[in-house]
Amino acid sequence: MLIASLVPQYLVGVSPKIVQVDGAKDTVSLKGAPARLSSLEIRLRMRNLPDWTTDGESLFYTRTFEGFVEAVSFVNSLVEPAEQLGHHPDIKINYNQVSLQLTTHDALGITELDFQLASKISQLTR
Ligand SMILES: C[C@H](O)[C@H](O)[C@H]1CNC2=NC(N)=NC(=O)C2=N1
Repeated sequence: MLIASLVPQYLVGVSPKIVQVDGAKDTVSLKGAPARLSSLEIRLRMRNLPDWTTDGESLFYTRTFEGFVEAVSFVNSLVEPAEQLGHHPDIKINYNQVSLQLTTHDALGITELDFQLASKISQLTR
């Protein structure tokens, strides 16, 4: 039985049937989600994503365009890779600037899916 204080607030009360605890890695995630990556695995993978940053929980990306039309057009181009992977960025548009945040909500952290989608996004034509 997990001591309530050890479980993140947002998981307190969530059915233990779907909460997965990894004592060795001291992590908590939702069952069936892809495995969260360790901070070392994240650091190593970030080397292949020079135009992304991370806070350990999400990946971040910002791109500035000529204007609003080009910014929205870029956001539309995210649909295909996101739907193909079944994985979706959080998106903010400020006029001609698009900011993306990637995390695996089901795993409560960063997984391989985040890096796969980030890589595809970085390759989208400028
Ligand atoms: C059922 C559906 O595939 C899941 O809810 C997907 C949808 N897109 C997703 N996108 C992201 N970023 N994280 C998820 O956990 C996630 N889950």
